[in-house]
Amino acid sequence: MEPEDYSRLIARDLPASAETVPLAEAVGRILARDVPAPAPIPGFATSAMDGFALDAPALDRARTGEPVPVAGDIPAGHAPVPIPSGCAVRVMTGAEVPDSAAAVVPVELTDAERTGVVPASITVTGLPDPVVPGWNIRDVGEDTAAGDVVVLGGQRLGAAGIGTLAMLGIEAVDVARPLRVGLVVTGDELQPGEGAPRIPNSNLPMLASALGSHGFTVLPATSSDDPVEFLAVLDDLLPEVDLVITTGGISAGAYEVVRAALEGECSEFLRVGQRPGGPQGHGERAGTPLLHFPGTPAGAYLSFHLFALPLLTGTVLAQRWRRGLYEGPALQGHRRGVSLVPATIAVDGRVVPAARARLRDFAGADAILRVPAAPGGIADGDGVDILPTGPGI
Ligand SMILES: Nc1nc2c(c(=O)[nH]1)N[C@H]1C(S)=C(S)[C@@H](COP(=O)(O)OP(=O)(O)OC[C@H]3O[C@@H](n4cnc5c(N)ncnc54)[C@H](O)[C@@H]3O)O[C@H]1N2
Ligand code: MOO
Repeated sequence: MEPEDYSRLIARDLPASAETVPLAEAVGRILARDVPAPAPIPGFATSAMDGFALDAPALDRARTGEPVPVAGDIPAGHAPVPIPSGCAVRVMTGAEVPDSAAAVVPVELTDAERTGVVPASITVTGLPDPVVPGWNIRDVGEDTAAGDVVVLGGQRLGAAGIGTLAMLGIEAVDVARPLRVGLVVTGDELQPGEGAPRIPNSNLPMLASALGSHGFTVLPATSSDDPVEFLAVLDDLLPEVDLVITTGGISAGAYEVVRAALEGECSEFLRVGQRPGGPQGHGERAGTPLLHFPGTPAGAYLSFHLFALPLLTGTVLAQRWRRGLYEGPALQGHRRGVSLVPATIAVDGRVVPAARARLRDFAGADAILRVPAAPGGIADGDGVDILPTGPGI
């Protein structure tokens, strides 16, 4: 089975619910629903230029080269003053223009100083002919009408989205509650103890960081290779989480704890046509979906990007590949499936492979390169599929 097929096989909807957060805390969160503009932008007719607002008779007068009297001054953020018929008022960019203004003439087209006191009158040269009605005036709702959907539900809120909502005076938004992921890392070799060969537990901090950096809430746990202990740890987590990921204990040995505890009951185990990370499992217990990753750290890392992240974001792997241009030695496809190779995206956009596929090689990479199975392969200059992993993830 290709990794894309496996991703499709495990795809399912995870429970969605919303919470309201202040805008200042909403960056990176997924909007729970469309947000319509509660008010128009701009909310009042606004000058788009520093200059002078003229009514229609004043514009006619200005075209003849006669001086136009200036009746007042409207800095941005100040109340508008009315325009007496045939007159101008000075306006600044962003100021509210009076109702009777026909256009704003930029200061550059007048004989006025750009700064200082308001002149008693101005003469205007270089007026366009005709002056379009409302020239240099941004009408109410010209940018956004009240009711326009300004950000879409399901979108991740970035800085421009935060700014857009702030522009509308919105101070809090409904965002998706972060999914809660239980992480059960298995292996006697990870348990504290004297005398027996132990190794540091790398999968737990690695996967907890990967999940956390994507905004998921992680409930971490470890278990020995005792199936009774494993089931107790798992069952403790289930009521608290939307998904459980386990690592280790799924291959062909004598002490495969995850397999021993769940195979035939809740989960099935199979080999996906990929290296590394071929052994995989998935299932459901008490209504909560389960993903079983291999224990090898590079396999667990790849499983996160290929299978967990699509599932958690409501996508499938096939939609997530991007195209790149390969630069490197010819890589032969492996007979047992797709090879997944750490790669760097160079400044010119070319995709450069690492020499090996250890976890430390993924640590220095920013994408996963997909090499098709034999008889396929890739060569210098080929278009290739890559999965960007995000900065440092
Ligand atoms: N007879 C066979 N043996 C194996 C096969 C096979 O097909 N036949 N497949 C190999 C492949 S490929 C993989 S991948 C692994 C998958 O093994 P498990 O998922 O059962 O994982 P474990 O045996 O528990 O651990 C594998 C390896 O990773 C180390 N490990 C586990 N957890 C952690 C952790 N949290 N932090 C750091 N290192 C960890 C563990 O010590 C083992 O060295 O099976 C192969 N065998
Ligand atoms: O699939 Mo295993 O992860 O090759 O080592």
